[in-house]
Amino acid sequence: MSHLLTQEEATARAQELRKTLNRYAFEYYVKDQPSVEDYIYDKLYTELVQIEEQYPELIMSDSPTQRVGGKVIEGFEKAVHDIPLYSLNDVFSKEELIQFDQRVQKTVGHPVSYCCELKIDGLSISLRYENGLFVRGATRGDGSVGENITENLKTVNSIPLRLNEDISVEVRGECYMPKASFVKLNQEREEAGQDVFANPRNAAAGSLRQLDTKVTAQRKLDTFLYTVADFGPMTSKTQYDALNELSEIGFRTNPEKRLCNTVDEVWAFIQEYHDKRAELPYEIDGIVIKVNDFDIQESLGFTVKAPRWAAAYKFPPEEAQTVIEDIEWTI
Ligand SMILES: NC(=O)c1cc2c(=O)c3cc(F)ccc3oc2nc1N
Repeated sequence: MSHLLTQEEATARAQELRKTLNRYAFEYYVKDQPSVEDYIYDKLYTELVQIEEQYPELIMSDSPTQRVGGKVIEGFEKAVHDIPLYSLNDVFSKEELIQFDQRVQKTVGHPVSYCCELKIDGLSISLRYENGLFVRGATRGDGSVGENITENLKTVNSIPLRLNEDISVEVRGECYMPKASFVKLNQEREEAGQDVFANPRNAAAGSLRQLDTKVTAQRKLDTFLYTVADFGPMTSKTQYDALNELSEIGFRTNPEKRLCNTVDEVWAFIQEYHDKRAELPYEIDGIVIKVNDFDIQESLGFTVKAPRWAAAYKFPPEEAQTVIEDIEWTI
């Protein structure tokens, strides 16, 4: 038990603990490269809980103790998207992909490079930060108005409560449930006689729509961020660089991205990840192809519902992955 601290000592120690614990959590949940053993984290976390119990006024919004949830809210407030969230135009064949590339080249007047990304099968989310602090998280909704699910998103460990820089930005990405968490959750629900979720996407959606944030906190959700809506001081001029910049300021981004200079290279990426799909620890339903250069994206613009500078190549529905426990045959 830490000796009783004076208000001044407690203030300084709490700030130091928040900074250290948030760094450890960033390494563990965002970089997947923990630098300390769990028991070190737990010891410091317990010390912070004790200080916050002694001095509740020291509980800050970026304190890791705020991630455990426990708020039960009546319902979700509306969240207006100043910058709309669009949907993607789907393509289902190499021919349609080539037509997309031809339309782009015809409009732009020359060949363009594409940033290709895995299409994570989760829920679109929009995250707003002011002076580095996470202030609002929302679902896509109809693209203009979503639901404010900030309290639930605070329980998702890979969403930073405070960025590595005190900047104001708005970013978008996918919140998803890893395959392993999905299987475990359904086993628990089956044992409890509850309905099981049909797929990880439904499980993630159900988990984010919980009015009891403690339930969300137990669902082991994760994120990949992929779009900068309000750039603030971010400087990237291409999608590929923006993904790296998102990672630098503290977000989890998907490493399986590729800069492709021709539609044949795009097709190779699509085939590669169609074959790798089953071994990924999360579900994908296709590949997102984006004109890499932001100035060219701007010249292409949007239709009513979707950007002209992107396409989603959709994989055929995955053959039902029957998970057959490898049966030990005792001889
Ligand atoms: N599910 C995804 O993994 C994913 C989804 C989108 C979008 O929905 C999306 C929608 C836009 F209007 C523009 C870019 C986008 O980029 C995206 N990039 C991704 N990687």
